[in-house]
Amino acid sequence: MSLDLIEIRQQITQIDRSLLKLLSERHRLAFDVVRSKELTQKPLRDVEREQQLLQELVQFAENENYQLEAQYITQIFQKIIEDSVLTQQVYLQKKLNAEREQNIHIAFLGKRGSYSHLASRNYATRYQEQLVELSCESFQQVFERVQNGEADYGVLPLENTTSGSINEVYDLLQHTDLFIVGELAYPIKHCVLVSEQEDLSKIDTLYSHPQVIQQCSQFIQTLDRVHIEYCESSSHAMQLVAGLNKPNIAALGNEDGGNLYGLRVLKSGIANQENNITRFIVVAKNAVAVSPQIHTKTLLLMKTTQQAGALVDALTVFKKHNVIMTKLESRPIYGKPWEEMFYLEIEANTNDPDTQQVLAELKEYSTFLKVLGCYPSEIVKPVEIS
Ligand SMILES: O=C(O)C(=O)C[C@]1(C(=O)O)C=C[C@@H](O)C=C1
Repeated sequence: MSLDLIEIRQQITQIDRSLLKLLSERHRLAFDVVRSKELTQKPLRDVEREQQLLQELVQFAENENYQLEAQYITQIFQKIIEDSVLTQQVYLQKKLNAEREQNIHIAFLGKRGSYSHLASRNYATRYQEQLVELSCESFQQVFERVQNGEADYGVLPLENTTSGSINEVYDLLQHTDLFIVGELAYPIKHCVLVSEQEDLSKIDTLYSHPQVIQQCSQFIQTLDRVHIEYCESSSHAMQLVAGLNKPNIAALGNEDGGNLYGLRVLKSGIANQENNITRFIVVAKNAVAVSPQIHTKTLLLMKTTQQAGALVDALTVFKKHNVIMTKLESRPIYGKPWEEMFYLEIEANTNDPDTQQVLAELKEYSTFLKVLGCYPSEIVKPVEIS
C-alpha cells in the first residue's frame, strides 16, 4: 500500500470515473423502464420496489462486510432513484407536450447568480433544453414577460422551508392568466461573500434581499452592530458589493453567484435552518397535459362565502374523495377588507374524472374557483427503510 498522496488521489479518480460510468448506465436504464411502463400504463413511482431495493442493498453491504453505514447507502441511492424518477417523468412529459422548444426563454427575478436564475438553469437542464436567460427587476415583470410572449416560462419562488410563503407571488397569481406548469425544489445555501476581507468582525454592512436577511436572522444577531442594506435581489447585492470593493461590506448570497461576481466565501452555512429549500413554480401561457402515470399536483384559487364554517365545508370534499391537500394558504383580496382568497394545493390531476367530480362539488361551496395549474410534482419524496 502506497502512502503517496498523488498516487492515492489517482486511484480515487479512477474509482470515481468507474462510479460515473455505472451511474450513467443506470441512468440510461431509466429510459427502458419508462418505455416498458408506457406499455403497461403503470405509475412511474413504485415505493414498495424502492423500499425493497434499499433494504436489499443495505443487507448486501452488510453480508459482504463493505464497512458502509446503512444511512450512507440509503442517502446515495435515494438520490439515484430521484434521478431515475425525474428522468422518466421528463420523458413522458416531453412526449405528451411535444411542442416544447429546444431553446427556452426563461424570465426570473434578479441578475445572473440569483437563486431564481440557478433554479431556471436547473429546470432547463432537466428538460435538456438550452436556456435563454431573461433577468427581471420584479416578480411582476416575470409575469409580464411571459404574458407578452418574450419568455416561454417564468420561474418564481413560492415558499421556503425557513421563511414560509412568498406572499407577493401568491398575490400576483390572483390576477394572472398564466398557468403553473411545473415546480422544482432548490436547496438554498446562503453564505457571507466578500471582495477582500478576511475577518468577519470587521464587516459592518450587509447587503441582501429581505428574504435572505430573514432566513439568516440568527446568524446576523451574532454580529455586532451590523447595518443592513436591503436590495431587490441577492444578485444585485453581490454585484453592488463587488463594485464597491470595500473591506467593511459583505453580501449574503450563494457561492455560485458570488463566483460570477468575483466574490469569495467568508462564511458558509449561515441560514437559520440547515435544510433550507425553496420551492419554485414554473408559469407559462398555456397549461400542460400531465401523464396519469406521474405524481401530479393541482393548485386551486378559491373564495368561499363569508358564512361560518364555509371553508371547512369546502374542505370536506377532499376528505370525502380521499384527496391529499399539500398546502392551504390565504391572502387578502385587494380592495375588499377582511375578505380572503384561498390557495389549495392538492395531489390530483385535473384530467382525472375523479378530480373533475371534486372540482364540481367544490364549486358548490365557493363563490369563485379557478385552477391555477396542474403540473408534475418534481419533488421526489425519498422512501425510508425501517
Ligand atoms: O423499477 C422501477 O419501476 C423503476 O422505475 C426504477 C426505480 C429505480 O430507479 O430503481 C425508480 C422508480 C421507482 O419508484 C422504482 C425504482
